[in-house]
Amino acid sequence: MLFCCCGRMASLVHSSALSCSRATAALAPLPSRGDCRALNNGGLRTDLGLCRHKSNLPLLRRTRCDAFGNVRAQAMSVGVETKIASKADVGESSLQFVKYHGLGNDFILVDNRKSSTPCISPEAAAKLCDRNFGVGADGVIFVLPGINGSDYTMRIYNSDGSEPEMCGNGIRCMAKFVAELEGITESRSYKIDTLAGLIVPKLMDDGQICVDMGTPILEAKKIPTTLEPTQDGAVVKAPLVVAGRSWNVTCVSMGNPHCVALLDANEDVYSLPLAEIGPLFEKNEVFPAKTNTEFVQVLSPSHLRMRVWERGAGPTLACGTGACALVVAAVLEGRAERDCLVELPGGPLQIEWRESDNHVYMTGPAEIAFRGTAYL
Ligand SMILES: N[C@@H](CCC[C@H](N)C(=O)O)C(=O)O
Repeated sequence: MLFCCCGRMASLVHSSALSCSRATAALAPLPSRGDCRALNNGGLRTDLGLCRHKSNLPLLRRTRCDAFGNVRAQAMSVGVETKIASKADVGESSLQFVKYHGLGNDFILVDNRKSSTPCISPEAAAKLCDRNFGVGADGVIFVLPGINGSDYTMRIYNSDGSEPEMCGNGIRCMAKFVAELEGITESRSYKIDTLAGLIVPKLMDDGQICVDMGTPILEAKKIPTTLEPTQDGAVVKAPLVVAGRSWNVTCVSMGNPHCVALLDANEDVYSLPLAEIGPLFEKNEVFPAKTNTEFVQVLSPSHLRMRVWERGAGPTLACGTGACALVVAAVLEGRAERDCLVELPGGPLQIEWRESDNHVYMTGPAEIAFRGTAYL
């Protein structure tokens, strides 16, 4: 897998067709091909892991094109100029993508509007998500044609290639991506079909996206969890022993499963050994479809702080469905109000579980990082 990137990652990489041709004369000679030979990555070829030289040189500062359209880039520290392979070098199929993130939860967005099947396999998606040998992301999102009266369909693969039903930060990114594809700049909403049903993100005038995330699912079997319900069929503050500690957990599905552990008020959520306990929750036998897990500190009834271990992706900087699930859980446990600021490692989300329609509303940002082409 080879790739080049250009666009708005201005501080790291900047390139465009125009600036590429203008820059040609100033370029130093290319190094011999052996200097940036492709690494073999399980069947896919990887050249310069997102502009990172295979010898672990720092990220490249600048990308320019030579007269033949090949992209070259300069390493930051030592001024070594390296060539990023072009499609012509490899003769393999290419994938155009745009990288977005929602509070650091990052995704490779693919325009898949010509087909109702994702254009790459889960295995290829996992390789693209690899942060050393690929583009690097928490998941790959495909924009497919709409079905059932929706504008578009969203499909997503986690970074391990598994397919979740929904992704909160991802759908905000998808809304921005779709607006860009359509050339829309004004505020509007989209009806997006997902494996979790219809979800409606709305682009706001201030650049944020407010998403109607639908109704939370509380019935144990539908989450799914085999934990015994404690409150009207819901699993609220149920004891669960993991890593030798007894936790009180509340289980909520936002289309995808979440296990929420609200901590005692004086316990610092950042003191938890997330990498150790996260996988033990994710693969616990009481969660037959595995689970995402949120650890939560209640700073006040309207201010919650969370860390997340995601199913199929591990620790991420933010999880939109997780933030929604934990507000529902905190309300059910009587520890929070229905409208809360949720502080995630990557930044804040505003979450409201509205009493009038039982829907959860999530408001937050989505930002473009860069555009690129991957050669598969
Ligand atoms: N980060 C996402 C959730 C992505 C899916 C999750 N890993 C799962 O397997 O359910 C979000 O923002 O909601």
